[in-house]
Amino acid sequence: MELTTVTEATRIILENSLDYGTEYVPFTSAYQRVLAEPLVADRDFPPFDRVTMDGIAIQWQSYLNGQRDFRIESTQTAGETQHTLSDPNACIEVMTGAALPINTDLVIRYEDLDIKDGVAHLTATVRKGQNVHYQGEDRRAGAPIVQPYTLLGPPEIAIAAGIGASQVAVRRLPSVVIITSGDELVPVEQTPLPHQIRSSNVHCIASLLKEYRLHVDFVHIPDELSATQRAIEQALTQYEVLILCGGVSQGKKDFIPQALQAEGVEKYFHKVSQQPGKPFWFGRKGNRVVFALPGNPVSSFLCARRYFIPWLRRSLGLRAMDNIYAALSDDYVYNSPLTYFLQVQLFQEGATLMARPLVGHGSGDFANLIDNQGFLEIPQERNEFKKGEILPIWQYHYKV
Ligand SMILES: Nc1nc2c(c(=O)[nH]1)N[C@H]1C(S)=C(S)[C@@H](COP(=O)(O)OP(=O)(O)OC[C@H]3O[C@@H](n4cnc5c(N)ncnc54)[C@H](O)[C@@H]3O)O[C@H]1N2
Ligand code: MOO
Ligand SMILES: [Mg+2]
Repeated sequence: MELTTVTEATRIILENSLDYGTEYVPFTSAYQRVLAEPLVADRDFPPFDRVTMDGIAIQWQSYLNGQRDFRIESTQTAGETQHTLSDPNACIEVMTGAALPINTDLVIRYEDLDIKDGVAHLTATVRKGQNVHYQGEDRRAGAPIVQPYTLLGPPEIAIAAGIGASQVAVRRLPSVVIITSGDELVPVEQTPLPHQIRSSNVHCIASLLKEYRLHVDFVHIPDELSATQRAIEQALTQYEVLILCGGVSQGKKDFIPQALQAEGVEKYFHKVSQQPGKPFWFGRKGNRVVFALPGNPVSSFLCARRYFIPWLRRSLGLRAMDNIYAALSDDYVYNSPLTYFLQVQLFQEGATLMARPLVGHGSGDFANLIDNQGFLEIPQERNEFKKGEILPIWQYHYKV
């Protein structure tokens, strides 16, 4: 059977991204969601001329006139209504965060003053307008500060808070179910018999999706065709996206492709010229999108990272490709006409991100993922790669 290339599979999947609309959420729940409407400054940023140092506020003109001793008229702290300087040669004590008093235009730090008997004596030179954060100099009222299709991180959440956007318009996330299949699988809470294993893949994938705040439901089906069909039929009515895991290869009980097609899901491709993840199946029924991932843990994780995340990002209006690039730390040979997703350790050499191959025991070895931070995409067109060659990385926990 003709294999679909990684490039072609990527194109087909991204073409089938879907718009799930907009919803409002409290800004405290908006972290890592994608903004749908701009966050607009409700007032100037900052909203008043803000004192930036503890000290005194004076008039620049009095300094130009040679005034060096300033009688203290009053003290203005942050949160107080604005004071007014009545004697142009005097001063008002001011605290960081206070509004600059009327009739003053600069602030002198306590460190540059000697204060005695209610008079502040200047001990340093000053600059016009110093130590004031002027109203509107960051952003003007009405300015869109955060644009739509931004992934909301800590600074964006601060802006939402700063403008009083208690509810934020974000891109709605699709409803997703992860369906596992396999008679050898038992739930995490259960002690497996010698021939059984705990279902782990799906929790790996579910955790990956949490980065986008995507919540998933879990369903497990036995390796039986009619039960598989019934589960798929029901999932198609209940969920917008189906992620299946396992049962897509050549085994006697690999019923997933057959069951999907029997339930009217159109196959867009089955089998990609890549390793791991070769038996990956992708299709669609109306507005339901189906990712049927190979069951081996490394394969399902790689396919989720390499195909599902870009699809999700594109559906949410983000740039689909979020991969980074790294340079091979050693020569590498891969003698197969497939694209290889090589597990690599990432490290920094000077300013360059380096990828060191670390080969485990194949796509069933999910313990090996612990020592790696990503998959280096080795293109299928060539077999020999030189040290220093720069290639795409599908990173999963590159943290320093
Ligand atoms: N004759 C051939 N056999 C296989 C081929 C092939 O081309 N010809 N492809 C191999 C490749 S590559 C992969 S990958 C696997 C894919 O298999 P399936 O998608 O059919 O998955 P299963 O058979 O159901 O399971 C494979 C393996 O993964 C384990 N698994 C499944 N689900 C989970 C889970 N939720 N948590 C943990 N582990 C899971 C399962 O126990 C199996 O060990 O097929 C090769 N065979
Ligand atoms: O290619 Mo399968 O996806 O590893 O073992
Ligand atoms: Mg199988």
